[in-house]
Amino acid sequence: MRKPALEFRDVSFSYGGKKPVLDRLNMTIYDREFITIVGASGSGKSTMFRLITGLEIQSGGSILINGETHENRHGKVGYMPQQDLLMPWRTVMDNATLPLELGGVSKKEAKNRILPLLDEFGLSGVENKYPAELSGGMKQRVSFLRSVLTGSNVLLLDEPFSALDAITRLSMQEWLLDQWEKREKTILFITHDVNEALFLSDRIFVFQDTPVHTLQEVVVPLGRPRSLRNLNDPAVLRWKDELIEQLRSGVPL
Ligand SMILES: Nc1ncnc2c1ncn2[C@@H]1O[C@H](COP(=O)(O)OP(=O)(O)OP(=O)(O)O)[C@@H](O)[C@H]1O
Repeated sequence: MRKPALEFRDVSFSYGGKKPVLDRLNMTIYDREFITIVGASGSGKSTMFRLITGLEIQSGGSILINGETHENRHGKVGYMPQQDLLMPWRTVMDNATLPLELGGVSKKEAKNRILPLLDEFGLSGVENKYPAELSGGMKQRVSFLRSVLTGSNVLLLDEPFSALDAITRLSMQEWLLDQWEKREKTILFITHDVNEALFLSDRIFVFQDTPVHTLQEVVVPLGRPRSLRNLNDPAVLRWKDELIEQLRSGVPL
């Protein structure tokens, strides 16, 4: 039986006394799934991530990570926010060691754990550079490395590739799928790009109503491994048009 990695049970949330963002939302994401979340700006996607990471606390219901609720969810999942949070005054290596050091690992031990990963993350030879000296794709790979180093099986990626040029973005998507498979992670990925959602994910969750009470769910009709060429299959193209239309009109799928 598939094991749930993340569950929302009747979760409600509003910022201060404002209009609710989530209203008794239920959701289950299974171990090693790749889920993308799409929806209009302001519909509550990043808020969902802030709730999962414990940056915000739900006003009702419960959030389970690997089957357990936690008094304090900080550090229980890996989180890559929209803006890379690399510290400009720290080198790539010193940025990468940060989550381990915060978890009580010595700097020397942290470096020893990171060194063998640099090659796979396309960062060999740049470990002593500062973030300002890196390309956009490299910065995102350092951020991703940091979220992987939290050690959690659940990773939340909030529009990680939106600032990249089209070619870099495509190669980062392929690279991410490789990493997801190799590292056996469960990924939640926010995007505004329907092609990206179709290429990457097993299921797409569409945020439509505000407050979000139910998620419209789309099972992506593509097997794995997949290639970008699969997105040009006539059946997928028809399907994509329909998805875009639904997103525009806000009509339930
Ligand atoms: N810190 C905050 N304080 C008060 N309201 C907030 C805060 N952050 C977000 N909101 C409000 O909560 C709602 C959901 O915002 P959220 O950032 O989750 O949307 P989103 O779907 O991630 O949008 P985008 O696609 O533009 O990133 C919006 O109405 C927003 O104005």
